[in-house]
Amino acid sequence: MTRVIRIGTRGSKLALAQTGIVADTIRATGAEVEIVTVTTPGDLSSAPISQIGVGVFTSALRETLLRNEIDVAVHSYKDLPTAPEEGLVLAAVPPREDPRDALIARDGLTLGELPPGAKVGTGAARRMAQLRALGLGLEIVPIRGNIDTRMRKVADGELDAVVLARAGLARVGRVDEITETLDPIQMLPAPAQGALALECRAADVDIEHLLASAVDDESTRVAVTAERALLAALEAGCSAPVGALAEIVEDLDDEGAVVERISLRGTAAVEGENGGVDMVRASAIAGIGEAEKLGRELAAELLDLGAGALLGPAL
Ligand SMILES: NCc1[nH]cc(CCC(=O)O)c1CC(=O)O
Repeated sequence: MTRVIRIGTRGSKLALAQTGIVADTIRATGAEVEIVTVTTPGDLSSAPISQIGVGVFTSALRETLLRNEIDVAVHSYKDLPTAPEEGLVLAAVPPREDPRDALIARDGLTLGELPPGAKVGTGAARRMAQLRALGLGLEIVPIRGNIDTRMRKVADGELDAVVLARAGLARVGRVDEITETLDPIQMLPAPAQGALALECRAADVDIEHLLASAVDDESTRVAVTAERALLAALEAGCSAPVGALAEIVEDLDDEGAVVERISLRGTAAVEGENGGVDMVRASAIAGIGEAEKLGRELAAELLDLGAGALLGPAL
């Protein structure tokens, strides 16, 4: 292919870091690559994400792709709305970073070492509810902003800690500042956290094939397919207080041979009245080829447990 492949990205340090990795992988096939920065409404507004609307970080990139100004859009997968965009395809999912959430606390503290009343900053309803559910008496402070802005609030003493995706910190080279990586038992990550989604125009089969063969990672795709199917079946958006984590595990079949299966955990959690948390949780396991079905079935189980009523008012 002799054309220069235009890769569109947001301009944040995190977005540029993740796009750089994708660009290097595409360059390694011999293709020529150009990086195009696109400003999104999510970058310009400092209002809470829940008030700006669905797809605040991803819609502008999608539109730029549809206008033929870029050939590939690099998204943080967890920020992508569950509804597919007409005329675009999800061409590849690169290898995932560690999907877990991480605590960055003053004085090297872990969650359990923070004193009651300690101020912990996060903007995500999912993290707020799960933090609250731990019953540690923490004061949860809603915050926004890029990774550096959030981390600075701890360095400046404004907050005792913040919770961020470990993947983002890894990509901007700041994992050393993590004081505890949160166990998914305490804090289930957002569906597809740590993964990227590469979109191209549906009609652009050359790019679609290049991305699928050069960048796509099968295990990541299986895992995020299950997590996102769960989110979609809950009819919840990418900012809903839903956690999901799929892991590929080894199991034994009827004959005792080792087979790979998908283990999926899911939760919906919202802060209720008088400081309590309403939370439902479930887990299930299925064959490696059944990611989509597993996600849908676990969502049905969560709905049976009352997830619909939990998520309803939050949407
Ligand atoms: N919503 C913002 C966002 N989108 C992707 C990441 C981190 C990287 C990832 O999860 O892939 C972050 C920041 C965060 O949650 O800490």
